[in-house]
Amino acid sequence: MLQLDSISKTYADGTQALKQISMELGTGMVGLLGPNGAGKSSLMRTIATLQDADSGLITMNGVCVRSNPLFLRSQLGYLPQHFGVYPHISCRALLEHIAILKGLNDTEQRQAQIESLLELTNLTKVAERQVRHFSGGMLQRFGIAQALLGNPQVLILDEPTSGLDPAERLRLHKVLHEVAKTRLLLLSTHIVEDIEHLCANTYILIAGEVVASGSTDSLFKSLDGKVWQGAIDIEQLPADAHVLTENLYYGRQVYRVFAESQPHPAMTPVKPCLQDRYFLHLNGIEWGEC
Ligand SMILES: Nc1ncnc2c1ncn2[C@@H]1O[C@H](COP(=O)(O)OP(=O)(O)OP(=O)(O)O)[C@@H](O)[C@H]1O
Repeated sequence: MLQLDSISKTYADGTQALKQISMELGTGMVGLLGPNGAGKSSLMRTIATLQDADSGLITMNGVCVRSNPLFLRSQLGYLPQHFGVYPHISCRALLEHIAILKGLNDTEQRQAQIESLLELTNLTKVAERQVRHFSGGMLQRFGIAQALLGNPQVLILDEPTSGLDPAERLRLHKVLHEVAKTRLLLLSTHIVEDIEHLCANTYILIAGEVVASGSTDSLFKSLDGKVWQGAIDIEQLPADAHVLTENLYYGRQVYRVFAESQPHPAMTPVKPCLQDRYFLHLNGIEWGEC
Protein backbone atom coordinates (compact mmCIF):
# COMPACT_ATOMS: atom_id res chain seq x y z
CA MET A 1 0.00 0.00 0.00
CA LEU A 2 2.64 2.53 1.15
CA GLN A 3 6.23 2.23 0.04
CA LEU A 4 9.32 4.26 0.95
CA ASP A 5 12.49 4.03 -1.09
CA SER A 6 15.74 5.54 0.24
CA ILE A 7 14.15 8.51 2.00
CA SER A 8 16.72 10.96 3.40
CA LYS A 9 16.27 14.24 5.25
CA THR A 10 18.81 16.76 6.52
CA TYR A 11 17.57 19.86 8.37
CA ALA A 12 18.87 23.35 7.62
CA ASP A 13 21.24 23.21 10.62
CA GLY A 14 22.95 20.13 9.15
CA THR A 15 21.24 17.49 11.35
CA GLN A 16 20.83 14.39 9.23
CA ALA A 17 17.58 13.02 10.64
CA LEU A 18 16.79 10.30 8.08
CA LYS A 19 19.28 8.20 6.15
CA GLN A 20 18.10 6.12 3.18
CA ILE A 21 14.93 4.80 4.82
CA SER A 22 13.09 2.09 2.89
CA MET A 23 9.86 0.49 4.05
CA GLU A 24 7.01 -1.60 2.66
CA LEU A 25 3.79 -1.11 4.58
CA GLY A 26 0.53 -3.01 4.10
CA THR A 27 -2.66 -3.30 6.14
CA GLY A 28 -2.30 -3.82 9.91
CA MET A 29 -0.20 -2.30 12.62
CA VAL A 30 3.48 -1.63 11.97
CA GLY A 31 5.76 -0.50 14.77
CA LEU A 32 8.51 2.07 14.47
CA LEU A 33 10.71 1.60 17.52
CA GLY A 34 13.51 3.99 18.37
CA PRO A 35 15.03 6.06 21.17
CA ASN A 36 14.62 9.82 21.57
CA GLY A 37 16.17 11.63 18.65
CA ALA A 38 16.19 8.54 16.38
CA GLY A 39 14.19 10.33 13.70
CA LYS A 40 10.73 8.85 14.34
CA SER A 41 8.86 12.18 14.28
CA SER A 42 10.88 13.31 11.25
CA LEU A 43 9.84 10.16 9.42
CA MET A 44 6.20 10.48 10.49
CA ARG A 45 6.04 14.13 9.40
CA THR A 46 7.65 13.23 6.08
CA ILE A 47 5.20 10.40 5.40
CA ALA A 48 2.31 12.64 6.49
CA THR A 49 3.52 15.15 3.84
CA LEU A 50 4.03 17.89 6.45
CA GLN A 51 7.66 18.22 5.37
CA ASP A 52 9.42 17.04 2.24
CA ALA A 53 12.34 14.65 2.07
CA ASP A 54 15.56 15.68 0.33
CA SER A 55 15.66 12.54 -1.75
CA GLY A 56 13.94 9.21 -2.19
CA LEU A 57 10.53 8.03 -3.23
CA ILE A 58 7.24 7.58 -1.36
CA THR A 59 4.43 5.84 -3.20
CA MET A 60 0.89 5.07 -2.10
CA ASN A 61 -0.81 2.42 -4.24
CA GLY A 62 1.68 3.26 -6.98
CA VAL A 63 1.11 7.06 -6.87
CA CYS A 64 4.12 9.29 -6.10
CA VAL A 65 3.29 11.03 -2.82
CA ARG A 66 6.07 13.66 -2.90
CA SER A 67 4.66 15.12 -6.12
CA ASN A 68 0.97 14.41 -5.26
CA PRO A 69 0.73 15.06 -1.49
CA LEU A 70 -3.05 15.58 -1.67
CA PHE A 71 -3.50 12.00 -2.87
CA LEU A 72 -2.15 10.66 0.43
CA ARG A 73 -3.62 13.44 2.58
CA SER A 74 -7.14 12.51 1.45
CA GLN A 75 -6.59 9.02 2.89
CA LEU A 76 -4.54 9.94 5.92
CA GLY A 77 -5.19 10.41 9.62
CA TYR A 78 -2.27 11.78 11.64
CA LEU A 79 -1.84 12.21 15.37
CA PRO A 80 1.34 14.15 16.12
CA GLN A 81 3.32 13.66 19.33
CA HIS A 82 1.98 16.94 20.73
CA PHE A 83 -1.37 18.22 19.59
CA GLY A 84 -3.45 21.14 20.74
CA VAL A 85 -7.21 21.30 21.19
CA TYR A 86 -9.62 24.15 21.79
CA PRO A 87 -10.06 23.62 25.52
CA HIS A 88 -13.46 25.30 26.12
CA ILE A 89 -15.54 23.09 23.89
CA SER A 90 -17.08 19.70 24.42
CA CYS A 91 -15.55 16.57 22.96
CA ARG A 92 -18.56 15.97 20.68
CA ALA A 93 -18.67 19.59 19.48
CA LEU A 94 -14.94 19.54 18.73
CA LEU A 95 -15.25 16.33 16.72
CA GLU A 96 -18.16 17.93 14.84
CA HIS A 97 -16.03 21.00 14.11
CA ILE A 98 -13.05 18.95 12.88
CA ALA A 99 -15.35 16.73 10.79
CA ILE A 100 -16.70 19.80 9.01
CA LEU A 101 -13.15 21.08 8.41
CA LYS A 102 -12.34 17.68 6.92
CA GLY A 103 -15.22 18.12 4.48
CA LEU A 104 -17.74 15.67 5.96
CA ASN A 105 -20.69 17.72 4.73
CA ASP A 106 -23.57 15.25 5.02
CA THR A 107 -24.99 15.94 8.51
CA GLU A 108 -26.48 12.48 9.03
CA GLN A 109 -23.36 10.62 7.93
CA ARG A 110 -21.14 12.97 9.93
CA GLN A 111 -23.09 12.43 13.11
CA ALA A 112 -23.23 8.67 12.61
CA GLN A 113 -19.45 8.62 12.16
CA ILE A 114 -18.89 10.74 15.29
CA GLU A 115 -21.11 8.42 17.35
CA SER A 116 -19.30 5.33 16.16
CA LEU A 117 -15.87 6.90 16.83
CA LEU A 118 -16.95 7.96 20.32
CA GLU A 119 -18.01 4.37 20.88
CA LEU A 120 -14.78 2.94 19.48
CA THR A 121 -12.61 5.18 21.64
CA ASN A 122 -14.76 4.72 24.79
CA LEU A 123 -15.61 8.40 24.94
CA THR A 124 -19.41 8.19 24.56
CA LYS A 125 -20.05 8.73 28.27
CA VAL A 126 -17.83 11.83 28.40
CA ALA A 127 -18.77 13.26 25.00
CA GLU A 128 -20.40 16.38 26.50
CA ARG A 129 -17.40 17.12 28.75
CA GLN A 130 -14.98 19.88 27.80
CA VAL A 131 -11.74 18.39 26.53
CA ARG A 132 -9.77 20.55 28.96
CA HIS A 133 -11.06 18.29 31.73
CA PHE A 134 -9.82 15.15 29.97
CA SER A 135 -7.03 12.99 31.41
CA GLY A 136 -3.95 12.30 29.25
CA GLY A 137 -5.38 8.95 28.15
CA MET A 138 -8.78 10.40 27.25
CA LEU A 139 -7.05 13.14 25.30
CA GLN A 140 -5.06 10.58 23.31
CA ARG A 141 -8.24 8.59 22.59
CA PHE A 142 -9.85 11.83 21.48
CA GLY A 143 -6.81 12.43 19.23
CA ILE A 144 -7.33 9.03 17.63
CA ALA A 145 -11.06 9.67 17.16
CA GLN A 146 -10.38 12.97 15.35
CA ALA A 147 -7.65 11.35 13.22
CA LEU A 148 -10.15 8.67 12.16
CA LEU A 149 -12.80 11.15 10.98
CA GLY A 150 -13.26 10.55 7.26
CA ASN A 151 -12.27 6.88 7.65
CA PRO A 152 -8.65 7.23 6.43
CA GLN A 153 -6.89 4.14 5.09
CA VAL A 154 -3.57 5.21 6.63
CA LEU A 155 -3.26 6.23 10.26
CA ILE A 156 -0.01 7.62 11.64
CA LEU A 157 0.36 7.87 15.41
CA ASP A 158 3.46 9.49 16.85
CA GLU A 159 4.19 8.18 20.36
CA PRO A 160 0.49 7.99 21.37
CA THR A 161 1.15 6.15 24.64
CA SER A 162 3.86 8.47 25.96
CA GLY A 163 3.14 9.60 29.52
CA LEU A 164 0.10 7.34 30.02
CA ASP A 165 -0.34 5.24 33.13
CA PRO A 166 -0.38 1.43 32.58
CA ALA A 167 -4.19 1.12 32.72
CA GLU A 168 -4.69 3.92 30.18
CA ARG A 169 -1.99 2.45 27.97
CA LEU A 170 -3.78 -0.91 27.90
CA ARG A 171 -7.09 0.84 27.17
CA LEU A 172 -5.44 2.63 24.26
CA HIS A 173 -3.89 -0.64 23.03
CA LYS A 174 -7.38 -2.16 22.71
CA VAL A 175 -8.55 0.80 20.64
CA LEU A 176 -5.49 0.65 18.38
CA HIS A 177 -5.87 -3.11 17.88
CA GLU A 178 -9.45 -2.54 16.71
CA VAL A 179 -8.55 0.39 14.49
CA ALA A 180 -5.71 -1.46 12.71
CA LYS A 181 -7.97 -4.30 11.52
CA THR A 182 -9.03 -2.42 8.41
CA ARG A 183 -6.18 -0.03 7.62
CA LEU A 184 -2.47 0.63 7.83
CA LEU A 185 -1.56 1.93 11.26
CA LEU A 186 2.00 3.16 11.67
CA LEU A 187 2.83 3.41 15.36
CA SER A 188 5.93 5.24 16.50
CA THR A 189 7.12 4.60 20.03
CA HIS A 190 10.17 4.22 22.23
CA ILE A 191 8.23 1.80 24.47
CA VAL A 192 9.12 -1.80 23.67
CA GLU A 193 5.94 -3.21 25.30
CA ASP A 194 3.75 -1.18 22.92
CA ILE A 195 5.33 -3.00 20.02
CA GLU A 196 5.25 -6.39 21.78
CA HIS A 197 1.54 -6.05 22.49
CA LEU A 198 0.44 -4.64 19.18
CA CYS A 199 2.70 -4.95 16.16
CA ALA A 200 3.17 -8.01 13.97
CA ASN A 201 5.86 -6.14 12.03
CA THR A 202 8.50 -3.74 13.30
CA TYR A 203 11.18 -1.39 12.09
CA ILE A 204 13.92 -0.41 14.55
CA LEU A 205 15.21 3.08 13.85
CA ILE A 206 18.44 4.36 15.40
CA ALA A 207 20.25 7.59 14.49
CA GLY A 208 18.10 8.04 11.39
CA GLU A 209 18.72 4.53 10.04
CA VAL A 210 16.59 1.39 9.92
CA VAL A 211 18.89 -1.07 11.69
CA ALA A 212 16.47 -4.02 11.75
CA SER A 213 13.06 -4.85 10.34
CA GLY A 214 10.76 -7.79 9.88
CA SER A 215 8.08 -9.71 11.70
CA THR A 216 8.41 -8.72 15.36
CA ASP A 217 8.96 -12.25 16.65
CA SER A 218 11.57 -13.03 14.01
CA LEU A 219 13.55 -10.03 15.22
CA PHE A 220 14.16 -11.60 18.59
CA LYS A 221 13.80 -15.32 17.82
CA SER A 222 17.01 -15.00 15.83
CA LEU A 223 18.74 -14.43 19.19
CA ASP A 224 17.65 -17.89 20.48
CA GLY A 225 20.44 -19.51 22.50
CA LYS A 226 22.47 -16.30 22.62
CA VAL A 227 20.93 -14.43 25.55
CA TRP A 228 22.11 -15.23 29.07
CA GLN A 229 21.11 -13.92 32.45
CA GLY A 230 22.77 -13.86 35.86
CA ALA A 231 23.98 -11.80 38.79
CA ILE A 232 27.71 -11.80 38.13
CA ASP A 233 30.71 -9.53 38.25
CA ILE A 234 30.77 -8.25 34.67
CA GLU A 235 34.54 -7.78 34.86
CA GLN A 236 34.66 -11.58 34.51
CA LEU A 237 32.88 -11.63 31.15
CA PRO A 238 34.93 -12.69 28.14
CA ALA A 239 35.57 -10.08 25.45
CA ASP A 240 33.06 -11.62 23.03
CA ALA A 241 30.16 -11.30 25.54
CA HIS A 242 28.21 -8.05 25.56
CA VAL A 243 25.90 -6.65 28.21
CA LEU A 244 22.44 -5.91 26.80
CA THR A 245 20.73 -4.64 29.95
CA GLU A 246 21.26 -4.51 33.67
CA ASN A 247 18.33 -4.65 36.04
CA LEU A 248 17.92 -4.61 39.77
CA TYR A 249 15.85 -7.46 41.23
CA TYR A 250 15.23 -7.02 44.95
CA GLY A 251 18.49 -5.08 45.25
CA ARG A 252 20.54 -7.60 43.24
CA GLN A 253 22.10 -6.49 39.97
CA VAL A 254 21.13 -8.92 37.22
CA TYR A 255 22.64 -8.73 33.73
CA ARG A 256 21.28 -9.91 30.41
CA VAL A 257 24.19 -10.66 28.14
CA PHE A 258 24.53 -11.44 24.44
CA ALA A 259 27.06 -14.19 23.71
CA GLU A 260 27.32 -17.06 21.21
CA SER A 261 28.12 -19.53 24.03
CA GLN A 262 27.77 -19.53 27.85
CA PRO A 263 29.81 -16.52 28.95
CA HIS A 264 30.08 -17.40 32.66
CA PRO A 265 29.21 -20.52 34.71
CA ALA A 266 26.70 -18.51 36.77
CA MET A 267 24.78 -17.33 33.70
CA THR A 268 21.79 -19.31 32.43
CA PRO A 269 20.21 -19.16 28.98
CA VAL A 270 16.95 -17.20 28.78
CA LYS A 271 14.32 -16.76 26.09
CA PRO A 272 15.17 -13.69 24.06
CA CYS A 273 12.68 -10.83 23.79
CA LEU A 274 12.28 -7.75 21.64
CA GLN A 275 14.02 -5.61 24.25
CA ASP A 276 17.16 -7.76 23.81
CA ARG A 277 17.19 -7.11 20.08
CA TYR A 278 16.54 -3.41 20.65
CA PHE A 279 19.41 -3.08 23.11
CA LEU A 280 21.70 -5.05 20.84
CA HIS A 281 21.38 -2.15 18.38
CA LEU A 282 21.15 0.63 20.96
CA ASN A 283 24.43 -0.55 22.51
CA GLY A 284 26.06 -0.78 19.06
CA ILE A 285 26.83 -4.51 19.46
CA GLU A 286 28.15 -5.97 16.21
CA TRP A 287 26.54 -9.25 15.20
CA GLY A 288 26.90 -10.96 11.85
CA GLU A 289 23.16 -11.62 11.47
CA CYS A 290 22.08 -7.99 12.04
N1 LIG B 1 13.03 21.07 12.65
C1 LIG B 1 14.23 20.57 12.99
N2 LIG B 1 15.36 21.26 12.76
C2 LIG B 1 16.58 20.74 13.09
N3 LIG B 1 16.75 19.54 13.68
C3 LIG B 1 15.64 18.81 13.94
C4 LIG B 1 14.34 19.29 13.61
N4 LIG B 1 13.43 18.36 14.01
C5 LIG B 1 14.15 17.34 14.53
N5 LIG B 1 15.46 17.63 14.51
C6 LIG B 1 16.59 16.77 14.93
O1 LIG B 1 16.51 15.58 14.15
C7 LIG B 1 16.83 14.44 14.93
C8 LIG B 1 15.64 13.49 14.93
O2 LIG B 1 14.58 14.11 15.67
P1 LIG B 1 13.11 13.50 15.75
O3 LIG B 1 12.28 14.44 16.55
O4 LIG B 1 12.66 13.13 14.40
O5 LIG B 1 13.41 12.16 16.57
P2 LIG B 1 12.40 11.28 17.44
O6 LIG B 1 12.84 9.86 17.27
O7 LIG B 1 11.00 11.60 17.09
O8 LIG B 1 12.74 11.76 18.90
P3 LIG B 1 11.72 12.07 20.13
O9 LIG B 1 11.21 10.74 20.56
O10 LIG B 1 12.64 12.71 21.13
O11 LIG B 1 10.70 12.99 19.60
C9 LIG B 1 17.19 14.97 16.31
O12 LIG B 1 18.57 15.14 16.34
C10 LIG B 1 16.47 16.31 16.38
O13 LIG B 1 17.14 17.19 17.23
